[in-house]
Amino acid sequence: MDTRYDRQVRLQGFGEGKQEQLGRSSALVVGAGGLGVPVMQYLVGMGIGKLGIVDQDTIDITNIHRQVLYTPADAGKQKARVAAAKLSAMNELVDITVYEEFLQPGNALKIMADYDLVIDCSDNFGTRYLVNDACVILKKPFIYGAIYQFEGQVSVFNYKGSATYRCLFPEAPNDGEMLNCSEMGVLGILPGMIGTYQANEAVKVLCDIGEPLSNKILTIDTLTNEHRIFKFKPVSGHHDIRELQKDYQQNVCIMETGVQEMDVSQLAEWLSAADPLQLIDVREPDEWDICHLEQARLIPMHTVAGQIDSLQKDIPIALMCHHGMRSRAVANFLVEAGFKNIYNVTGGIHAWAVKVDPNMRRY
Ligand SMILES: Nc1ncnc2c1ncn2[C@@H]1O[C@H](COP(=O)(O)OP(=O)(O)OP(=O)(O)O)[C@@H](O)[C@H]1O
Repeated sequence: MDTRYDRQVRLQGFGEGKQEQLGRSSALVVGAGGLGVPVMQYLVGMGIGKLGIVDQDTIDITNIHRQVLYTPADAGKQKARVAAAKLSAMNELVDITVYEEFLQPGNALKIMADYDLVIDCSDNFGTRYLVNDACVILKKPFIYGAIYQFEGQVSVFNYKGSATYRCLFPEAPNDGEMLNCSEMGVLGILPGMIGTYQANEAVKVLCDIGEPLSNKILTIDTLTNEHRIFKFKPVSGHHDIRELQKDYQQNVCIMETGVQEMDVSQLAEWLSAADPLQLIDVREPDEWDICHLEQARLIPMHTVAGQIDSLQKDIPIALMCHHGMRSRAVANFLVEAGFKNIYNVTGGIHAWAVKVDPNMRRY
């Protein structure tokens, strides 16, 4: 056996047998961001046999404080591809497959079918419900992790018939409750901790050691260092899923829905050419007061539905917010409402201040 695993193999309760078991196993990581980075690094370092990475996002300079696999030189590049290259350099024995797409109902079952378990490292509820339902259909364990402000949660769902994500959280919250790192902020260390716990649960399940967090959820408060475990039970009916929903309201840009990405230099060209464009800023008025583009019109995200009739269907619409997440959700909403030619301004007004107008105030 390769000596790189020596310190693991000499561990009583793990040994060569478990190392070989890990080498025969596989995991799919959904999201190569804050949680995904430590998950991928540890699984590859430890010698998992096969790793799949699903993500269509690109690296933003604001990701790097917590997504510590990436450097400023990687900004703008595809996360999954950059991650795979760096991870292969770390351990060339691992078979790594990259899916440069977002997991969505149309591709989930096909992609997930090839792996022993799925680790959700995404940042939105829709994707978690999709991963849950697909894991139930395919009878695969789902390693869950989530962060909120200074707190994180970890659990293992659907493992040997254990409770599913829907047994704990039957309903997705409303869109307005879906806040992510770009809106809430996050200290770099928290996803590192929670992702490391997820990797630990994955190894326990794959190697059949210890007690995975099934029918239990671990919560960690990083300010007080309190670790709590809550127990819960499977709820009847939640293992009976036979097919995926058509739409999981994923708070990501799904290209097939017709939302197109526009980066800030494309937006600058469009504006200087004075081609017709409705540029809508979906931030809040206090954010608008800090900085905005003269050509933009303010329609805060929660008021878009009420003002939809004021948008013209025959003129392209570009949506922007602070970093590009809220505007993606609005873009998806407008496409659902029948609008064509919808663009999301990638990286939002922050990217504009960094790349186009360095004199613009940032926050
Ligand atoms: N359905 C999905 N399929 C694959 N990857 C997903 C999906 N939904 C979200 N992701 C990815 O999960 C990752 C989550 O990372 P993280 O929570 O650190 O936030 P981020 O999107 O990188 O940054 P920020 O929220 O600051 O803009 C992102 O890379 C995102 O693209």
